[in-house]
Amino acid sequence: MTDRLKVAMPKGRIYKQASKLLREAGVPIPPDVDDTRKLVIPLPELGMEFIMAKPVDVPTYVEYGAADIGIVGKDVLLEESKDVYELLDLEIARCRMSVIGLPDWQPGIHQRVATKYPRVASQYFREQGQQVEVIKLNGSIELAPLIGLADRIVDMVETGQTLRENGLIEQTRILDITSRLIANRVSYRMKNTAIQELCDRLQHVIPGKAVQQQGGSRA
Ligand SMILES: Nc1ncnc2c1ncn2[C@@H]1O[C@H](COP(=O)(O)OP(=O)(O)OP(=O)(O)O)[C@@H](O)[C@H]1O
Ligand SMILES: O=P(O)(O)OC[C@H]1O[C@H](OP(=O)(O)OP(=O)(O)O)[C@H](O)[C@@H]1O
Repeated sequence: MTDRLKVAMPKGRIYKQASKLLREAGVPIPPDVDDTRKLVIPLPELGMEFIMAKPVDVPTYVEYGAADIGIVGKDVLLEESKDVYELLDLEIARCRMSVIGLPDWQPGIHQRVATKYPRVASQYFREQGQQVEVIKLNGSIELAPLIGLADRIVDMVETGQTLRENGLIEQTRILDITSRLIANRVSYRMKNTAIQELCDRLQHVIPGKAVQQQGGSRA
């Protein structure tokens, strides 16, 4: 285990807000990191190494210890159900997970729901006592009810623009989503000083009220 803190950074829409928050917390990420195509970025001056990962894979890198800590959406954390510590709610990349359908949707006998989040969706409908067939898709989820693949979808809503442009209605908000700081269980003990220092710095700059669940919860 190197002393350097290996950080799984999500590429894509979370990166921008995560890197801004880290900079505000006094981690001066060099500007060229924002546009690089490099996947492993040593940052010896920060005592860190960034691993640029696809968001859905961040919990996997952290669970296996390929990264000590990582930043990931709560949606992915719930869906992937990995054995990691959830340290901080960073209160960034805010959106919600909702049940969505066409305005004329009627409950039928055999209901199909398309989603990127089959585990979370199945659990939700089970809890509601609704029997549905859940179909896993990987993107453009809003297509499913428009072309008859599914009656409804479970997907992320942020501005609502995608729903409006496709004539869909948000029926029920299931979960409010933000990004979280997670840690590998062994790294959390072995690199506790560095991880704790980063958490302290982040807590001072997290927008809104931070929820701290250190040293305990399974994500
Ligand atoms: N409008 C939004 N739509 C989807 N996810 C959002 C939105 N706003 C914030 N998020 C957060 O961002 C994460 C998704 O980021 P991003 O779209 O970069 O990844 P992705 O779904 O793997 O992308 P892609 O597969 O399209 O490359 C989600 O896990 C969620 O926590
Ligand atoms: O409420 P809005 O601001 O419109 O954001 C929500 C949309 O953004 C995401 O899609 P994304 O752009 O990631 O495309 P994808 O579904 O193909 O991954 C999400 O799956 C919704 O479709």
